[in-house]
Amino acid sequence: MKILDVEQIRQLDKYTIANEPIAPIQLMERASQAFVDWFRMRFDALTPVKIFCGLGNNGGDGLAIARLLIQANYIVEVFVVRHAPRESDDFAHNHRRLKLLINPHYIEKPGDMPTLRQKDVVIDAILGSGISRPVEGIVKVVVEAINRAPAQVVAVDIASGLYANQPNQPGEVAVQPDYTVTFELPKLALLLPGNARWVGEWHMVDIGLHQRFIDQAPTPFYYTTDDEARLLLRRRDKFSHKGTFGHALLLVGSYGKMGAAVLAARACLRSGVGLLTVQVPHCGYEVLQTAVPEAMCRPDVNERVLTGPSEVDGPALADYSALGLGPGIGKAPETVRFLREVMTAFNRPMVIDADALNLIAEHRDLMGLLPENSILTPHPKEFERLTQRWQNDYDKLELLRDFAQRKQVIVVLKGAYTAVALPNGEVHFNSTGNPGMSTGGTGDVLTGVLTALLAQGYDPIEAAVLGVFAHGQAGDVAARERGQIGLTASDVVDGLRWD
Ligand SMILES: NC(=O)C1=CN([C@@H]2O[C@H](COP(=O)(O)OP(=O)(O)OC[C@H]3O[C@@H](n4cnc5c(N)ncnc54)[C@H](O)[C@@H]3O)[C@@H](O)[C@H]2O)[C@H](O)CC1
Ligand SMILES: [K+]
Repeated sequence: MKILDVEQIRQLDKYTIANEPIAPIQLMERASQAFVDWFRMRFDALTPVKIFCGLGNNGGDGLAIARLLIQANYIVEVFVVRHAPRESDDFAHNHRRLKLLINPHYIEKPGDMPTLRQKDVVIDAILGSGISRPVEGIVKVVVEAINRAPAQVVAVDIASGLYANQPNQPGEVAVQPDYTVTFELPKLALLLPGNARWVGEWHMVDIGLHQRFIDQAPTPFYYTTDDEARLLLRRRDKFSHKGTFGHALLLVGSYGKMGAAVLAARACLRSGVGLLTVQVPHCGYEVLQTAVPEAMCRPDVNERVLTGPSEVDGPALADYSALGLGPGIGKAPETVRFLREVMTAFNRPMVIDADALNLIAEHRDLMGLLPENSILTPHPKEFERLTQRWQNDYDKLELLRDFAQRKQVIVVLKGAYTAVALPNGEVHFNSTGNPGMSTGGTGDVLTGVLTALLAQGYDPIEAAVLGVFAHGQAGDVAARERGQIGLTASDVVDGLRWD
């Protein structure tokens, strides 16, 4: 699903009005009805509702929502924040209609702000995607009062004061909602970690904007939906055999970090690889053979770290279908040498994680050996080591896009809404996963998943988008069974489902 910027959303609005065709006021009605449908599922008619409206179209939505909720027997009070001399046409229209039902209150000075109680639910329709400057004056007073209040808050489209696709400056104020109900498409701001308190839990509601415009609109930003991920998944042929699904090699683990090897290996097997060989330092041999009997093991001649040679024969490096390296390998000089050998010998896309990323950051010559379309899976700190410190989330996104394009690799920047940056400049934000996954070992699981998909012959871009989605979904399955707090990386492995 595409993520469009504010200007594109404005154009999309116009296009829908001209080509559906539909009157602007009807489009506002449809958006408001969609909001109300969501609201009624969440809050019953006994909930005292206080709606704060600005004078633009977001405020117009608020007025229409008020009317629709009153018609559904909710007890609604409306507060119009008079922040500008002019009101939009559709605001004015809905204002007239609402006044036939109730008398709105008007807020012009701080003393006009009502007291909000815990049982109230505030609907924030002061400013939407149309903001063009920081919140000040009476709007700021109202926003700050809403944020101080014990009431629950639901933002219409986007929290008032939050920019949809550009950074807010430090010190700027915006509503801190419990929920954001956004229209039609996700906005970039909703997906960025620094905005969490201005977003809350967000939901998307369909308001029937014109698909033809969306299909044609250029954007580098996408949000991976369930349906899109499902389309990437390949079905298994009845006559397939283990050779069909590739032979993966994982280079993982070191003394004290053999768990990373086990987790990556188990995840790889649970993600459909045909055959798996795991090369671990010698001390990991029994661990691996015991914990993961399905995998073949190549113990390194070195007791504690990976160095390359093994007493156990296996295919030449270049003959494996896919390689995954990094989890738990440490940063020993012998391992750096081995990494250099591996990256020289194997010139197809590989999965690179954890210490392998740190080693690349420390030994810049390794960067030049990255095979095109390799998948790098840094968390933010690892990404910073590969690049530089950033000012804000938007700055970070540009660094991410630039890195993926310059190095012609796929970068999976892990976090909430993991961002998958592609060599063509696109960024695909993931929609699955939960905070329970912020625990040791879940990254190792992802390496196993991605390596398995590459081994099965998935295109690296599809492997990255699908693998990240499936990994998050596995975390969601695990969280449903165990809750988020007690969730472990092993639970994520067990949560993997591919149907
Ligand atoms: N396509 C859709 O998703 C639809 C969205 N709708 C709703 O319309 C708003 C956007 O409305 P718009 O009139 O463009 O802007 P706002 O209501 O957000 O802002 C109004 C107005 O306020 C002025 N302004 C800008 N910044 C500030 C500020 N910091 N303080 C005070 N005033 C400010 C400026 O003149 C703005 O134009 C969208 O979010 C949806 O809620 C439609 O209802 C249906 C289709
Ligand atoms: K709003």
